[in-house]
Amino acid sequence: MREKTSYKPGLDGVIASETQLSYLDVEAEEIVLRGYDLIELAKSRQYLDLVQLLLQGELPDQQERSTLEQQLKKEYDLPDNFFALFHKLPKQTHPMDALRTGISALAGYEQDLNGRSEEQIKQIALSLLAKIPNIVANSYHILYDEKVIAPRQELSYSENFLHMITGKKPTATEAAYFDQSLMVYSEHEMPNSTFTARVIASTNSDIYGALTGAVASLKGNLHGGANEAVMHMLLEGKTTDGFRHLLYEKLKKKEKVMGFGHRVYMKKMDPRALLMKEALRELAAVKNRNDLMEMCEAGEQLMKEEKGLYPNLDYYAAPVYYLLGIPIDLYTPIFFAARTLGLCAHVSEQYANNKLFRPRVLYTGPRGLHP
Ligand SMILES: CC(=O)SCCNC(=O)CCNC(=O)[C@H](O)C(C)(C)COP(=O)(O)OP(=O)(O)OC[C@H]1O[C@@H](n2cnc3c(N)ncnc32)[C@H](O)[C@@H]1OP(=O)(O)O
Ligand SMILES: O=C([O-])CC(=O)C(=O)O
Repeated sequence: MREKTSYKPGLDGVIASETQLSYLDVEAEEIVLRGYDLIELAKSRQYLDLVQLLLQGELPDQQERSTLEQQLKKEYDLPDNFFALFHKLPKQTHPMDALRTGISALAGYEQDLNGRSEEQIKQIALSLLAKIPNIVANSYHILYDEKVIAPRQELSYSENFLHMITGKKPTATEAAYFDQSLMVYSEHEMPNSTFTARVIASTNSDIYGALTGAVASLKGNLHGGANEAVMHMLLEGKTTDGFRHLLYEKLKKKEKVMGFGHRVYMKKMDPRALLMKEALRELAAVKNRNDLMEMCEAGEQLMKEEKGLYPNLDYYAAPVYYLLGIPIDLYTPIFFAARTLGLCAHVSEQYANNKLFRPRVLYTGPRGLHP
């Protein structure tokens, strides 16, 4: 009986870990990142500032940010002949699976695979933050028989990431919203992928393995995969009326509507979605796509009225990426690239204060059988 009362399906509401990295304070409507409000940071800072904050503990000044950027730029290149790996993959491979393969393969090149100190993990984290955008963009280009786009040293970190994806130098507005999207995707307490990474790290396995597992977790459409699903839904709907009709049909069939609901914020709007909604409003105006904004708002309204459900980050990040000219198959890999930051910080924290994850079960099978 005691076991029954302590069992929470999906570990709903269960505290899995102590952390100094982040906390979702639903009452205060604040995503706390090392004491700062993520939304305030995303409005006033840059992704690289969050890198320093999460890996080092403090926000950088301009000089420190520029030193960090130089460090990352030195690590952009992948090992020789690394892209051969992606040429060998079947063409229908999803970019998330290519990314998973790529991160796993990087372990073989690591000189310090057994390093578990904070400093060693920070160095690997910086290398991953430098290389993962290259893997994301170029594994996609290879799978689609397009030319590889080399990193450009003269562009900022996020301008370069977006350039490697689209092949075009982004405008200042495009680069700013892309950077903001990386910030809001960077860290979010204990989602399934972070839990996965910490569970793997807790066996004292290496960080590449922990992140490889996290890619698989993030791919699912109940988690990161929802951003791609949202865009497919918007395109299928075509118009505001078409989109409304599509959502009604899904609800009638008791299907889940991607981009809505959240384990933690279920009855409130995800604060990150609100920020991406504003980004969409501005990008839609610049790109003459107010129709897309209208469709999204109509969907938001309908889901609130019909189900009392609110958008999560993926709902508004998807159309933002669409207007930035990003191929839909890359939305979840980009989410992962941004989340590499939070994941590395969590893995480091796990190593620093490790306890093997090994929960128990509520056994509901038979007993007393004999062969
Ligand atoms: C950045 C991110 O990763 S955010 C998450 C992205 N994922 C999505 O957008 C997928 C769609 N959303 C969902 O599936 C869910 O809201 C989740 C997985 C995010 C959270 O799920 P849980 O906390 O496990 O809640 P659960 O799925 O049990 O939902 C509770 C109730 O709300 C309903 N519900 C929740 N989300 C949705 C949705 N998107 N569409 C329709 N109904 C929904 C469920 O059907 C369920 O109803 P019931 O009690 O009548 O059966
Ligand atoms: O917190 C979660 O469960 C999912 C999520 O929004 C994220 O990982 O950003």
